[in-house]
Amino acid sequence: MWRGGSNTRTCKRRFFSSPTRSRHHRPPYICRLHSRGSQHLKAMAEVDHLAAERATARFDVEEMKVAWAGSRHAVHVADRMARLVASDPVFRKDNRTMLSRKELFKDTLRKAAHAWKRIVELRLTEEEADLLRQYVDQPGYVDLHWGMFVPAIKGQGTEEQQHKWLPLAYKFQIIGCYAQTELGHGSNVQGLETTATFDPKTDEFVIHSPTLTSSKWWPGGLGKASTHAVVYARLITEGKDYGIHGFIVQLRSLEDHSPLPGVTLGDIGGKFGSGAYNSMDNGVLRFDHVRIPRDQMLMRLSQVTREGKYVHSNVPKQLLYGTMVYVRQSIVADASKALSRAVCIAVRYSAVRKQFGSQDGGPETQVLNYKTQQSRLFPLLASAYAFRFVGDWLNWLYTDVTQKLEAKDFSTLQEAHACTAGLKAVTTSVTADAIEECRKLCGGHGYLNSSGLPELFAVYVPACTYEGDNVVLLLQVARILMKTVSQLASGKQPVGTMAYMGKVQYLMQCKSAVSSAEDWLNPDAIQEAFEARALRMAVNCAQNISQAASQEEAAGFYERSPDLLEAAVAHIQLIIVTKFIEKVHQEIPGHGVKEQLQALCNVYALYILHKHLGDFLATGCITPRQGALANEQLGKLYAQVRPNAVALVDAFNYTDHYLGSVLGRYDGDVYPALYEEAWKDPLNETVVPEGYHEYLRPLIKQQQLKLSRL
Ligand SMILES: CCCCCCCCCC/C=C\CCC/C=C/C(=O)SCCNC(=O)CCNC(=O)[C@H](O)C(C)(C)COP(=O)(O)OP(=O)(O)OC[C@H]1O[C@@H](n2cnc3c(N)ncnc32)[C@H](O)[C@@H]1OP(=O)(O)O
Ligand SMILES: Cc1cc2nc3c(=O)[nH]c(=O)nc-3n(C[C@H](O)[C@H](O)[C@H](O)COP(=O)(O)OP(=O)(O)OC[C@H]3O[C@@H](n4cnc5c(N)ncnc54)[C@H](O)[C@@H]3O)c2cc1C
Repeated sequence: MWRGGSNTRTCKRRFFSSPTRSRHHRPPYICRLHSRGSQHLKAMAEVDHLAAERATARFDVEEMKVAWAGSRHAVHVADRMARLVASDPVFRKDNRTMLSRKELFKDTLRKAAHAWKRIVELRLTEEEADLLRQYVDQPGYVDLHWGMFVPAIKGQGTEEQQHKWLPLAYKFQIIGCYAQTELGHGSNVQGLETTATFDPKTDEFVIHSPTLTSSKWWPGGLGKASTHAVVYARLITEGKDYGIHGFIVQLRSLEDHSPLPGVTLGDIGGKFGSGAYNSMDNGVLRFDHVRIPRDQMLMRLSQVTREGKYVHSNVPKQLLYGTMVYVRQSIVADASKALSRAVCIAVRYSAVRKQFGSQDGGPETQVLNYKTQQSRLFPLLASAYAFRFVGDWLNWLYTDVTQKLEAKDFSTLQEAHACTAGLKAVTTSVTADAIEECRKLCGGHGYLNSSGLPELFAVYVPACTYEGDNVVLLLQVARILMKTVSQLASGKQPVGTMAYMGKVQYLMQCKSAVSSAEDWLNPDAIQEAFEARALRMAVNCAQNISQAASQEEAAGFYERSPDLLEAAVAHIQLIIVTKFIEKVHQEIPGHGVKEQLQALCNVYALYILHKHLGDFLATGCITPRQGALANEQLGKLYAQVRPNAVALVDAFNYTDHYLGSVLGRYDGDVYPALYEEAWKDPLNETVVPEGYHEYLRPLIKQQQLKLSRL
């Protein structure tokens, strides 16, 4: 009966109805846990398996938390919001990878509604509300509502339009998304096909999807949740196509959520990974001559008059792309969050995990002590800090540019575009690769969903594509670099992050003075090598493009685009290194904090130098011997980081809930957690699996029969 009976009865039921038998079948560790109950679990949680690691730290972790978060206030608010989320059962997420798509989506709606309820009940500030949503940690329509719909109206709507639409959005009386990408075009915004044709008879725009490829495709929140969208379409008036403009379009009824006449929409289907970005309803949308009032064209940058006349304000057309610039800068800030989560998991687990080295019966070696583990992991730890600081700087730049734009000063628009596009591309590519590397650094257990790493990778990796494919964005940076190089001859001094190019005479011929490994600890030596490498790569590209005299410049650019990509990466890496060096030069309070950041800054810079040694050598910035010295110094720095590694990830101040990883637990009590987690899998709900009677039993019986006949 037990073995052959119903296989749908759950273990839980059996355990309660037949304790003796169930104990026999239940894995021994689980029995122990259950019999001792929560007291035992509590006692276990009090054991800190990483205490010895924490004791070796040579700096004040609490002060490092401040350096990481930006201020004492930021640490305090983040702490409060993280705990609020972690202690609320509605925000549970450990079962997420086991939910079906429908369950996951409903769970996302529930969490978003509950988060909003808490925000209102507790009267949270905007800062607190943003953090609360971050710690809920489940992509959903609210990201696009707050992250793109509202900013698009703020950036491109007139005062009047903002006055009308923003209060509705702020109170969730409408839910909005950002509908730009189409089935046929994403990267090439100018190639979008949706039309918005002005009809002067009715004072309306007619929004239409003329082809299959003009179907909006990908917008997050569009598939099932949004009532409205900012739709990007070609504006046609008086028979002329004026290119892409934004329009506020209602999609669904505010009464019963059904699509409005002429609107066809739905979800585009399952995406990479279990759980992960599948909580988001990325959607498809088609319009069949849908009419909207003229005043729903976002008219801050250009207008259409009652008579149908097109008027463009005296501002650069690229301001239309402002929402993308805003989101790109926030994506850079998010990169350090995703990367630091992965690194936190891998560092803690590497300190717990032991392999080999106990031939004489002594303790085995912590895998964190292997030099190979350190050389793979510590550069990622350093990158997390580097991205954090460059993200802060980019946020400052964005705010500065926005203020200048308000004052009709457009001089820094190009700088903002180059920095947001380039940093978005480099930080997301590195982070996506680093999450996967952290999975490998955790060995087999890293491949389990309960490690948190597969889901983190799956949810993060589209950041390399959305908000601008990384290659397309780096080519934008390269174009600006080529423009800057070509202007050098005319004596025009580059500014902002391109200012170093003004030192062209010096940087094209300088030789590094480094003669010992320690010399690489000098920030000036690092800065010079990175500047010379970036400039020489850019100048080489420019020369190669112009030498192809038979070709048009655009054709030369196209031909040389793989090299241009590398030149753009070199320029962006220089920015990251520079901003890290500048950060370390500042006053940083707390025992040992500055020293640790100094060490991480050097790890970051010398790791990049080592990894891209070919660039540095090929451009003659350093000699092979100097390259070897950099590598030697890197090894010494890893040894310096080693005793501080666990404390350096503790400084991220992540709760176990936010980390969502049995391997990254604060207490390091990894094995019982792994063991317990396994039994939560739906496959373990029954001892005998579903399908046994259909497929396994007949197979086994058939073979037994065959054998008995022999
Ligand atoms: C994982 C959990 C997530 C939760 C985290 C929450 C964080 C934030 C909330 C929401 C975020 C995440 C969810 C994802 C949402 C994703 C949304 C999207 O993907 S929206 C769609 C994005 N689409 C793109 O990015 C398209 C990319 N393409 C372009 O930007 C353009 O087509 C471009 C730039 C490639 C080419 O444009 P165009 O053809 O018009 O121009 P040119 O190349 O000829 O350039 C002309 C001229 O303009 C300058 N330029 C270009 N862009 C800009 C700009 N943005 N700003 C300023 N100037 C710009 C360019 O340099 C040229 O200058 P010139 O002097 O003439 O040479
Ligand atoms: C998870 C997710 C969420 C998204 N959310 C939204 C959203 O909310 N709203 C929205 O409007 N859109 C959204 N998008 C769409 C996203 O912005 C686009 O997918 C992105 O801009 C890339 O465009 P594409 O898909 O057209 O790629 P493509 O341009 O077709 O890229 C395909 C390949 O071609 C290469 N390529 C393209 N052009 C060039 C070039 N000029 N030179 C060299 N190589 C080139 C690319 O590098 C890439 O390798 C989302 C996408 C994803 C994956």
